[in-house]
Amino acid sequence: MDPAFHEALASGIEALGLPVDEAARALLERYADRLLAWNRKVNLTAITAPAELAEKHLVDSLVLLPVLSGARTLLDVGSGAGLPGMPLACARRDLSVTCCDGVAKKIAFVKAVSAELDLPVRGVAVRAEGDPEREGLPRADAVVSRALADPDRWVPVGARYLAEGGTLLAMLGREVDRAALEAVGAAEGLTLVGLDVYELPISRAARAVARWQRR
Ligand SMILES: C[S@@+](CC[C@H](N)C(=O)[O-])C[C@H]1O[C@@H](n2cnc3c(N)ncnc32)[C@H](O)[C@@H]1O
Repeated sequence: MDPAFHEALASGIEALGLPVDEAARALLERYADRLLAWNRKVNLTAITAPAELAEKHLVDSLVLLPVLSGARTLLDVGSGAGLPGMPLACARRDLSVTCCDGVAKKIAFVKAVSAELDLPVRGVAVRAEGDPEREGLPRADAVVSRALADPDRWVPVGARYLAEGGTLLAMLGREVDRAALEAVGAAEGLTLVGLDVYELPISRAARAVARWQRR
């Protein structure tokens, strides 16, 4: 992999103080390598420059590590190429991750690379509409979407997959209004327990992570 990939990954991890060991970094590099290789045949990502991929896909996914410290199961809805679920599984091999997406070829990538890297990730090719039993999706300690839908559409769907005491997360690429996030949560019996607004360390791209829990 390009040295710029390693520099961007290392500086992003360091700048954000993320708990990512050497074994995880090796897995992240292999995941990125497979993502770029598959992307030549299957459209998985528009980001193909190694350093940008390290920051905008890997570091941006790993940002969730601190808030997932107590979780044992994660459901990633609309995961595409496994983002954020697969980078998180590289760093947390004790986390049981389910990635779901409505596009079968994206889940084919998730399944193949999880098997190749021996990651604790299951891929399910289904559209999540909020009926866990019909869709064969688990309820999870943490349910996340990244770049899937506006919170007013995501929260009612994602809330149905929460295990008792679980946390619903939305990874958003733009500024968000706290009052609106509180209101969409309240309509589903959820309380907004966190809104982390930050910049990615190299590009300075704005990001936000909203977290809700059941009242
Ligand atoms: C913009 S992409 C984001 C992919 C990935 N989360 C990321 O951050 O790169 C949105 C993905 O959500 C999937 N998707 C949209 N609606 C969905 C639904 N209801 N259930 C499952 N997947 C869905 C699409 O197929 C697409 O792969």
